[in-house]
This record gives sequence, structure tokens and C-alpha cells, in this order.
Amino acid sequence: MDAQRQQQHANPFEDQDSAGSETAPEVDEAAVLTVDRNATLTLGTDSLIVLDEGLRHRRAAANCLGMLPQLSRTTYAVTFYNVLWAELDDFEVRIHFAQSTGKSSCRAASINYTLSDKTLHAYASRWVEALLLRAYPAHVKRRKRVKVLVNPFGGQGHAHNLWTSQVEPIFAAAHCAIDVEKTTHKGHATEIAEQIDVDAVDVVACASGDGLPHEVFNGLARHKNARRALRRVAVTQLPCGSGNAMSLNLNGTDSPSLAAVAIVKGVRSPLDLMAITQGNNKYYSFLSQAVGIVAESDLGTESLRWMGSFRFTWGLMVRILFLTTYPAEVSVVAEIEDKREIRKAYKHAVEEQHAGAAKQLPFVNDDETFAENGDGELAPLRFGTVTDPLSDDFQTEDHPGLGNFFVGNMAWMSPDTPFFPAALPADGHMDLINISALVSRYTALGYLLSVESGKLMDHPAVFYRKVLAYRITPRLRTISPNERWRDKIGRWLGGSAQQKEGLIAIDGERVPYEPYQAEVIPGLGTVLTKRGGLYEYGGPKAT
Ligand SMILES: Nc1ncnc2c1ncn2[C@@H]1O[C@H](COP(=O)(O)OP(=O)(O)OP(=O)(O)O)[C@@H](O)[C@H]1O
Repeated sequence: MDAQRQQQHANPFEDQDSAGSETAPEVDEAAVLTVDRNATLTLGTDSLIVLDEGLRHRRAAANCLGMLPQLSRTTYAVTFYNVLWAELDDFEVRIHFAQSTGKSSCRAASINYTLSDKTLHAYASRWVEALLLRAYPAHVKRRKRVKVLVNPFGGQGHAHNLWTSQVEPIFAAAHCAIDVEKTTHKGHATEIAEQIDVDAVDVVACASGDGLPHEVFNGLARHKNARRALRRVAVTQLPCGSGNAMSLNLNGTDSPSLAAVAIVKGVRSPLDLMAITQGNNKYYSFLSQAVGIVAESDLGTESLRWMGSFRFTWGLMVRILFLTTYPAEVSVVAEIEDKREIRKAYKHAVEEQHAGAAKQLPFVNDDETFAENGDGELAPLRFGTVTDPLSDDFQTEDHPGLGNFFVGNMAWMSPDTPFFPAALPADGHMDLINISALVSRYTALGYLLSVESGKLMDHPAVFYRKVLAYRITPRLRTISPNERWRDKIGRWLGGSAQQKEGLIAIDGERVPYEPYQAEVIPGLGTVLTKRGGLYEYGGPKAT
């Protein structure tokens, strides 16, 4: 195999630095390294145990002013997940780790010990590698090469500050190779991703809201060899925006520092993307599409920004109480329509994931897959585009009283709204919810209140389906003369008094109020997850 071919076949997440893992150091399961007369470092079951008799008498700077998680006055534990790096520099053992600084934050810290017994150097070197193997199991790449994109206007405009204060020190402690760029205009992240050398970068980390990851997927999709680009580069989020759904679902947090650790330790996983066609445009959505009440409550409440995050809940409540409808024709290619079957499918996915994790499956060699499947260009859409006649696969439904049409690919849409509890990163389905507005206000408030507990899908008024494709054609609402005043008051209270037409939100961004078609492309994108194959939301709740 020539050098170029060898490079092409290299798995981007197979750690070159730990290529010697087959000749792993012979260090016992609970290997103890005696660093000096008073101190030992032990590899426990899931943690590094630091036993330091000297700490009884001093608050050593090396132990972070005594702030390490303490087992006793002289013993501390650092979970392997939190170990960011370890090295032996001459005779000094240095361990970098993420130290908790509260319920939802951490910071980079380190401990250093000088080996007092110089004959232990070779053993210490093997011990350090054994620690690294526990901190970075075979399926987690060390020293990821991260392209960081910072949206200086993300959220409240604090993204750059959050990056430098909370994230950069953690990436640096984990010895990641970092390249940072600020976005200067809308669409800039797409341009950067389009030009990126996919062999030189493992991860694009967006210090932003959900807008930048959306752009990055679309930039990667513009590569000539788009499938390969989308496979090689994992797209992740450092939550610094107003909507941070990607990080909530993948990293299990909207804290930038905890997300940084999740990315350092992230497992490369495929993500279904949804191809959207509208007019002559085609692009990819990774998160959601909303027509009706959710889009209105998000995008149509700009004038109520003074309410803070409550504006979304307020927007929903007003529209529900005023029984606002969003009539549309919907054509669907559904695969699982029964809620019990959806639960079963989720359970099966969890069992598969557990079996896979137990076996510690190595990563597939991506480039071999591409060699088999051709050159990695994107295939034509299986169900055509919005301008094509509908194929027989679609079932068309008329929804004159549609209240909520919401499609998701991830569970949480914001911290308190797990709209799609059964969503999986790569099950080859989109989760589609539709709810009629023509239900009693009591019923409507009932399903609204069930969102936060994750029980929305179980509500009898809610249709929850796993679908492969759909087309939605919104129609104008006809308002009878005696409804006009009610409608005006509802629009005024709901923050959309000046709004001329309906709203459609794709990944939280506004698109024209026109028909569009969506089709899921299984596993087209790549992300980093904490557990591989599952979101951090725990799945449908028991009924
Ligand atoms: N320098 C910039 N100037 C103006 N817009 C930008 C800039 N950088 C990125 N953007 C755009 O800002 C939009 C929102 O970005 P993002 O999702 O990161 O932040 P957010 O705070 O969650 O945003 P929003 O609340 O508006 O959805 C994206 O469409 C992106 O293209």
C-alpha cells in the first residue's frame, strides 16, 4: 500500500499516538505508582486514587488548594473520565484533569509529583500510558484536532469570553490541537466548512447556538466528496448561544466547560441528517422543523424578548388558549406509527448500544466503506424533491385544524422541552409530532404541561410517528368575521400583531412560508456523543 493510500485508509479516530496499544504496558489492574515516600497514585476501578500522607499536614499547591474530590484527609479520587492528560517529563509525573467547580461547571487543574526513586522511571512511563488508556479507551481519540468557530454574537454576545475562560484551558490541558476562528457574517461557518481540509481536522466545535452547527453540516455537504467530508469531520457544539439543543442532547449539558470535557472524551457517532428541499433550494437540517405553534412561539415572539426565555412558553400558551390553527396538507412516508412499537424500537436500540459498548467495537474504517460505495458523492434523494410529483410511498392527509407540526431528530429542543423522547441519533427516522388545535383548552394545556416531563408522546391528543419523508404545504387560514377580533387580540398578546404570514423554522432559523419536503439520510453526519449511539436524554418515560 503506498503512503497516500495508507493515509487515506487511516481511521481519523484511531489514535496514532496510542498505536502501540496492543503492546500495552504491563501494569496490574490496580497498579500503584509510588511517587515519593508519602505518596502513591493508584489506578482504581473507574478512578485515579491519589494517596498523599503529606496532605495531612499541608494544603499542597500541587493538589489545588485541597479542592480535589476528597475521600479522606489524605486520599483523593479523579474519575478516569475527568483525566484529561498524563505525562512523565524527566522524573516528574504530571496529571491534568477536569475539576468540578460547582453543579454545572469545571475547570482544568493538575497535580505534579517528582519520582523520588529514580529506578522507577521505566515503570512510571508504563503506568502513565496505562492511565491514558483508562482515560481514553480505544474508541476515544486522544489529542483531537479541533477547529473552533466562535460566533461573537451568539447568545448574549458572550461566546468569545466563554470560549477563552471556560473551554480553551480544558482543550489545552487535554493536549488538543486547536485552531480558532471567529465568524464575521451570517453564512461564514458554511464557507469555512466548505473549504476545510477534512484530513487535517477531527472535530469542528461551534462556540455558538444551533445556527453554526447547521451551517457547518451544510458547508461539509458542499464538498465534492461530501459523504466522506461529513463522515470524517465530527460537528459539535460548545453551548454559547440562545438555543443549545445540540449540546444538551450530545454532551448532556448546556455548560460550556462540561461540554468541553464531553468533546475531549467524545465518541464518534453517526447522525441522521434531514435533506430539505424548498423551491429550488436544497440543504440539510440536523435538529428540527416546525410549522405552526412552535415556530410561532419561537420566531414570532421577537417583540416579547423583554420576557426572557419565558416568551416561548407565553407564546405557546396564548396560541393554545386562542385555539390558533395552521391549516396544511401533509404527505408522509411513515415507518412506525404505533407508540408501543416506537418504545420497543428505542429499547432495542439501547440494548444494541449496551452490547456494542461491552464489546468495545473498534471504529469501522470509513474510507473502505467509501471505496465500496463509490466516490462519496451524495446520492439523489430517494423520495425526490418538493417540485416532483409525490410518489405512491406518501400518504396524504388534510389537516384543516392543525395546531402543531413539529419534526425532530434530537430529544431536547431546549433544557425543559424534551419534545422527542424517542429520538435516536442514527435510527434512520425523523420523529414527527402533529396535534390538532381543535381540542379543548383543557386537553391542550394538558399536553403542553406534559412536555417538560417527557410524556408528550404518550398524550392521547398527540400523534407521534417515526417517518422517512414528508411534504407539508401550508395553507392560508380563513377567518370568519366573528372570529376577527379574537384573532387580533390573540396575535397582539402572542407577540405577532405585525406578522403578515405564517412561520416555518428549520433548526430554529426562519425559512419562507412555502411548501417544503424533508427526507432522512441515515447516518450522513458525524457528531461526538458521550456513550455512542444514544442521546443523553434517557428515552421515553415509563407510562
Ligand atoms: N459575525 C456575525 N455577524 C452576524 N451574524 C452572524 C455572525 N456569525 C454568525 N452569525 C449568524 O448568527 C446566526 C445565529 O447564530 P447562533 O445559533 O450561533 O446563535 P444564537 O444566539 O443561538 O442565535 P439565535 O438566537 O439568533 O438563533 C447564524 O445564522 C449565524 O450565521
